[in-house]
Amino acid sequence: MRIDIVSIFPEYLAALDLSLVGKARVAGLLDLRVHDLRDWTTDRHRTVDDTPFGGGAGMVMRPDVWGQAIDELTSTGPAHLVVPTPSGTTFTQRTAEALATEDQLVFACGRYEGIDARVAEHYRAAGHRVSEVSIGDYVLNGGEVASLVMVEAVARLLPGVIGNPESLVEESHGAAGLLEYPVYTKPPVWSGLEVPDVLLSGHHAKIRRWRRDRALEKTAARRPDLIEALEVSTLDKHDRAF
Ligand SMILES: Nc1ccc2ncsc2c1
Repeated sequence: MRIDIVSIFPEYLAALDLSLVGKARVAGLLDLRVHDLRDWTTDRHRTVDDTPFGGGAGMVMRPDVWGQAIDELTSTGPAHLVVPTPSGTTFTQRTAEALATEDQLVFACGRYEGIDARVAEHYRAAGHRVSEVSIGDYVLNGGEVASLVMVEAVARLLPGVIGNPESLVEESHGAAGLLEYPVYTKPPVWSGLEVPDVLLSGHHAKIRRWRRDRALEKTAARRPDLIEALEVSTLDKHDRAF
């Protein structure tokens, strides 16, 4: 997969040189390129914004500069344009799973009051998939942090990036559709608190059952909406009695 991220603060994306995503890039599992939007400006001040039509506070990012950038970056084949925005649809694990199937993603990081609406409109009309996506209901200064979140969520789903793909199933919001069970490691007693006996029993069936019960319990308590969304077919008779 190729991922392009365009921003006026490309250094904000330096975290993608590190850890899991950084290793995937070095291993050739992910072709990730970060770009400075100002590289597509033509004036001496490298201007990327202007005042909003209709008035109002702040500045809007110009469609012509974005158009030059996105045209160049999508010139080699079908690309999915992802526009992080607080007014977008909510990003979930399902979104990450869908994006992870694409050949190329182009993240357009907006700043100021956002990107001229004609950019998304133009690329939809040109036949590109365009997703305007929010990572949540709070205030950020731009799309860079959201792009970091989404790129990490997508990259870890790519083949070979996570050492043990089985772990993707039991993570919160993973394939099991539940929040993850509590985890423990050495020492067996810490701060007067003991590890649940079942985890020391070596009885793998009981351990699996205990973990499933704790995941159901935590999900029911914190995210009843996820319980509602569970496919009944994925529940066994013990779950139903739970
Ligand atoms: N303020 C804000 C909130 C959510 C969000 N998601 C993607 S960009 C963005 C910006």
